[in-house]
Amino acid sequence: MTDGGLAGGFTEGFTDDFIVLEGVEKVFEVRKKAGFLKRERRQVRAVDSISFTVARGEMVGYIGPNGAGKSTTIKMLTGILTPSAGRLRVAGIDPSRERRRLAHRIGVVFGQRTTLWWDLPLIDSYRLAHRMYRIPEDRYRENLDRCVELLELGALLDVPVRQLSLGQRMRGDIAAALLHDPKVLYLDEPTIGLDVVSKAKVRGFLRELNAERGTTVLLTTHDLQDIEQLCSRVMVIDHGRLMYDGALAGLHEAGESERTLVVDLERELPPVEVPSARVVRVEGPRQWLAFPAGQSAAPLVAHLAAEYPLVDLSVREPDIEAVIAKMYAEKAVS
Ligand SMILES: Nc1ncnc2c1ncn2[C@@H]1O[C@H](COP(=O)(O)OP(=O)(O)OP(=O)(O)O)[C@@H](O)[C@H]1O
Repeated sequence: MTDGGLAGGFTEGFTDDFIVLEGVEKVFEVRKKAGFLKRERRQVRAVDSISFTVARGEMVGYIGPNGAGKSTTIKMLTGILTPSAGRLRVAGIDPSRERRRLAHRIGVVFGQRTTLWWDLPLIDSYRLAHRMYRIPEDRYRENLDRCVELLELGALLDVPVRQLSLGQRMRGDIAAALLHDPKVLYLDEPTIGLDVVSKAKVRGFLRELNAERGTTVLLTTHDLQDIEQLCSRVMVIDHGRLMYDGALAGLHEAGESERTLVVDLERELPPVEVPSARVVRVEGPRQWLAFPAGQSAAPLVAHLAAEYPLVDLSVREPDIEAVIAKMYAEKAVS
């Protein structure tokens, strides 16, 4: 893929570290009522000294509980908010200083809000984007045709946005964010409220976009299946701090998660006794044993086979949702 197309001078200041944050902070001053007339000033440290880099073409999940600082980070990356401290660059550009120039390189989709014109047919929002971003005619046509095909928008182009279902509207929003060929796409909850089929369509499209065009994607979501299906790397933020940055698989270790061995016995028995595993559930002849995710199941199986009338068994991987919930909980008490 080339960097050609719309953005002239794109290579200026460009490195393979496409998104760079160094010690970035965002502190909000809030005033709180403290009596009849008195107001107290308070500082909220929404983002607290965060550093990371994202290489061109990476697809990274950015997750955390409510109020963790995800949206604030995204707003700084788009230039809507200026960091209180630290250094931030996207495609070599300082977002808050050169917001307009950056706008040609980035696409943003907020699942909870639409950028489409509510009362106008979908196609009109695209025509406006065409003019606003001064997209060359052939690029616009090509990008629109591609989005219409892959996101199945053909029958919806003449429908006013307010009449679209949530899933249709979301696909419409994603197309709108991509018509100007952005090099980076920020997605904030792109599958929120969508049914299973719509989710699959959106995820399939994003996978293809990333693979074919090398678009760098930063994805914020509460749906961990989005992460599991799209991102090989995940960053976890809590209380404005980066708690984890690495492979999705590594989260299991970071969260000290457990795997489950499900055993079927010949008959109903009291909970089995096996070293370094504990029975967490019993249902008739079936028992569930939890053991550390980093440990091999082989010795447990050998012990069970030797000591108990074993019929069948299977190992279940930890549920990522549970792992992350545990991470948050541990952080909260520490
Ligand atoms: N404009 C603002 N003024 C004051 N405080 C703010 C402002 N914007 C965000 N905050 C505070 O900063 C913290 C981080 O908020 P942020 O919206 O970034 O979290 P989030 O991770 O996106 O949460 P959610 O998952 O709920 O969207 C919260 O405590 C929030 O109340």
